[in-house]
Amino acid sequence: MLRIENVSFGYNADTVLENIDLRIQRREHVALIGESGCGKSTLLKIIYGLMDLEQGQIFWEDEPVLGPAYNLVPGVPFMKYLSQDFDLMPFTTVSENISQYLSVFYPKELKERTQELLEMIELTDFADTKVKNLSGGQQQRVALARVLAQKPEILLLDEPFSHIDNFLKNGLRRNIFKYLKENGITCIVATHDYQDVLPFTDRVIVLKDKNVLARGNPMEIYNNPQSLYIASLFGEANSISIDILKSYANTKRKIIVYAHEFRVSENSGIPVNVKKSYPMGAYYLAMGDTDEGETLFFHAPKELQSGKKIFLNVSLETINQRLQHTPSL
Ligand SMILES: Nc1ncnc2c1ncn2[C@@H]1O[C@H](COP(=O)(O)OP(=O)(O)OP(=O)(O)O)[C@@H](O)[C@H]1O
Repeated sequence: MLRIENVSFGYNADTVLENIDLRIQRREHVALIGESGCGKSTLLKIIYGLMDLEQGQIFWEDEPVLGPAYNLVPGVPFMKYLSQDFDLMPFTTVSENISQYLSVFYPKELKERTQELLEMIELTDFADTKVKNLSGGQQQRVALARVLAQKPEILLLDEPFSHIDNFLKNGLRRNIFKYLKENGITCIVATHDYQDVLPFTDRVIVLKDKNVLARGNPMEIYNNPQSLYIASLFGEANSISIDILKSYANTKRKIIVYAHEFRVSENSGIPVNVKKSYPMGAYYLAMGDTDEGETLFFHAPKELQSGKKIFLNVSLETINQRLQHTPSL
């Protein structure tokens, strides 16, 4: 188990993280999410032992993870950290970068493992290319293979797919997270992309204002967001008063409604004056104002002209679920 106990940290005088307590089980995959600048990368660096803590301790099983004041070479051998700058050797080949830490005393194994990882990142054809001649996304894939080659017990990933196009991203994500599970590697991934979170992680930790705002099963957090901040990390969302949703409801209590949970109707529901709609491929993301002046974001199956009057509906099932499982906003 990884134990993060009462950790506080700041750069200079500014506290970035305060009294953070986390337990992460061996083999667990955890996503760290939160707005830009909330401290996700800092927390990963702390866990890896790159920072000296003002307060608190980190343990992997019973072994303390100590900062640079205690370690000549920062970092600990059983963990690997893939930062946003990839830390590659630019003047050597893709294969050499991947196999750098593999034992040359087992050449057959070295070759097989390098080949397996090249296939996983779909760069077999680039095995002998120098890394400096690769694109940003290709370099990120090499960096991923390089940390995996070292078979860490814990892997810390900071935005690991940020430079990779959608064409490759989905397959790569499936390959990597499957590999991590099969090899029993504990993983903490800091990400802005909820598609890294929902299909692949066992637990999500939401950071805000120096603290852990929420933690739990990703789909439960998604289905029952405790605030607009949390919902917005998963997509376009609205905080809306129930008496606007259902005119017979005698309550000003607000609930979260994701944009995709609205149904557009031509004749009944909440009247909305369309302001704009953006093509998103399978749907249009539209925004419009209610008679009360609230701006709502919603999905529409077709383009809606600005100024058009439409009506929005939310199922009773969604309303009841939010009423039961989320706090009054
Ligand atoms: N080396 C540094 N020196 C001073 N302040 C820093 C340093 N690195 C980060 N910070 C500050 O610490 C805060 C947290 O930064 P961090 O990079 O951990 O956030 P993040 O959640 O990973 O952001 P993003 O999602 O944009 O990558 C930010 O306010 C940032 O400006």
